[in-house]
Amino acid sequence: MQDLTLVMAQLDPLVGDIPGNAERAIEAVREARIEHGADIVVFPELFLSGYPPEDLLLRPSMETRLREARSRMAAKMSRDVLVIIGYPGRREGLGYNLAGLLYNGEWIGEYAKQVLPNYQVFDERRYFATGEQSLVLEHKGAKLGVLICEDLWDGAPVRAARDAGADIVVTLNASPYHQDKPAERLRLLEQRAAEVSLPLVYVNTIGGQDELVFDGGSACVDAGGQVRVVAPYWQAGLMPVQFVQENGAWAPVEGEIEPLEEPEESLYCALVSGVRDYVNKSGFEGVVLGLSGGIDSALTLAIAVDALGPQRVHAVMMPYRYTADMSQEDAAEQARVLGVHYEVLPIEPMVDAFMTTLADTFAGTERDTTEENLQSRCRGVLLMAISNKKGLMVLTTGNKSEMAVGYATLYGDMVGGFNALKDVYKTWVYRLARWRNAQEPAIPERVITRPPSAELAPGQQDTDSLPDYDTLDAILMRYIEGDMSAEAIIEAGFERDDVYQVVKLVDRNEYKRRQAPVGVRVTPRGFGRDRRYPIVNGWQPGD
Ligand SMILES: Nc1ncnc2c1ncn2[C@@H]1O[C@H](COP(=O)(O)OP(=O)(O)OC[C@H]2O[C@@H]([n+]3cccc(C(=O)O)c3)[C@H](O)[C@@H]2O)[C@@H](O)[C@H]1O
Ligand SMILES: Nc1ncnc2c1ncn2[C@@H]1O[C@H](COP(=O)(O)OP(=O)(O)OP(=O)(O)O)[C@@H](O)[C@H]1O
Ligand SMILES: NC(=O)CC[C@H](N)C(=O)O
Repeated sequence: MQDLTLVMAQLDPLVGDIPGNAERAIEAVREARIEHGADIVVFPELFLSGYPPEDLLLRPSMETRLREARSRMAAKMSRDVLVIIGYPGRREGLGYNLAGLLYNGEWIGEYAKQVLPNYQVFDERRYFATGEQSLVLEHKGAKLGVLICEDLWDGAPVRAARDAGADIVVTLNASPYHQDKPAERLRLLEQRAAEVSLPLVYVNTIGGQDELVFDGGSACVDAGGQVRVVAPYWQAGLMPVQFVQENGAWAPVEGEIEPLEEPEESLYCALVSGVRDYVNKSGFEGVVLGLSGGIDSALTLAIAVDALGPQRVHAVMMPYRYTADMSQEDAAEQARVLGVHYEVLPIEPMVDAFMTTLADTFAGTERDTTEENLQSRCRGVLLMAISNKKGLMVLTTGNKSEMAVGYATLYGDMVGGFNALKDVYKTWVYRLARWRNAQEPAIPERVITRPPSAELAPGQQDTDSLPDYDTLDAILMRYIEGDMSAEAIIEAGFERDDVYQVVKLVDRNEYKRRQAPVGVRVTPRGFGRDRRYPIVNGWQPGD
């Protein structure tokens, strides 16, 4: 009986760091050889450039850098291991998304991705031409059919690899996370493997890259569609898969199978991973945020601490005359429980100074949101000053429900570099806060149970001007993720006035979202590359 050890290198490349990624790959192959006795090591899609490299692909030296990195790999990689790794490349003036095969110091094969995704956040047709051919290569008696990510989702290239004689289908992936995606992916793998009656190896990227976050969960499914190995989610590492040849067919031996996470755990880990990688890969010492005693900043603080450790997180309470005692007590208590650096900076003198300067300009006008926004902007100025002086990045705290309806102040609570909750609906903010507290207390209970308020005016509550969050989120999910019309949402059972108020607010506030910090994308329709609406437009909502 013959056997074969394939190692799935579920690793986190740094986009653009081509020499560094090549070193990571060389080191991983060495480790896979020593620790697991690897015959084959498979890396994710576009590992050498990182995914997505975007317009770096247009830089003139991209090709040279990749060539140098691949030469170095050929010279340095363990010679008796077959390495399959993703990188971009040019052929006759066209760009391709490639998988290269390196063995015994030589590049012995190259496959070009046949199906290029161009929906949601994907924009691969901007850079790549489509490959036209399957690649099946024999190694130690096993014929490996090599595919890249969307090839698998499409299906046709999988069947073509089988028809070309593959015994095992190996796919290199950069498949970003959104809620429910891990389960969706496993179902797809089971279905595809069963369709072609071949075992399938799926190696995914891990870690955060701008708005994207990759969850890992690399896996192997047998020819009957049974899951045999699943690597951990949210953890970089090498995962071996043992294959044995029986009656002429190759079958994976059952190994470690990481169970699917609960929805809250999965989402929370995505946010932690997104914040950690954005801050660390950008080289910041830590983060600072305004801690209001409300639930959004409380959850953001817990995520920041879990991502970076309490020593790298600074929280600032900036009370004004409408800030309740309860808010100050809860903010101080949370900072104490989590062990973060905490300070109190009252904004009353700043707001008063602005109002004094503007007194003549505003003479005879009524109080309105102008005065509320000034409070928010004073806080933003303080946070940015702390950021500049201490090299800490400001985390903003607005959730998806607020970003959708423009319930945030430009150059006020919207100042900052990154937003953990940007794609998390308010109802999920509550679910996550409860889930996090159930693991280990992090957020004072009262922060979760009190009615949400911006505390920008006396006695103010969010529901004064918006439908309750259950209703608001239900309408938003239908409008944003579901692409439903206002009339269709009303037919689904919502109040006409609520629906039109919400839909109009969403449409009207595109200008704000375009100025908002980037944040972790965790739904199939985040407010980033996923949803591109014109700012100036005359569209009337309706059917
Ligand atoms: N189409 C467009 N393109 C470009 N710019 C446009 C624009 N329309 C308005 N603007 C500009 O934007 C300004 C209005 O925006 P902005 O100054 O932000 O102010 P605005 O949206 O009028 O007010 C902020 C809202 O957010 C709420 N808020 C604030 C802070 C925290 C929270 C919370 O609970 O989290 C809620 C607050 O209660 C209020 O409803 C206009 O004065 C104008 O300068
Ligand atoms: N008194 C405050 N001290 C420090 N930061 C504040 C204060 N008030 C508001 N902020 C900052 O501005 C953000 C928006 O706050 P606001 O209270 O207006 O809205 P919110 O969406 O209810 O947020 P939260 O649930 O965190 O209170 C907060 O998350 C916080 O970062
Ligand atoms: N990189 C890709 O081809 C990704 C596309 C694929 N449908 C996914 O999200 O997993």
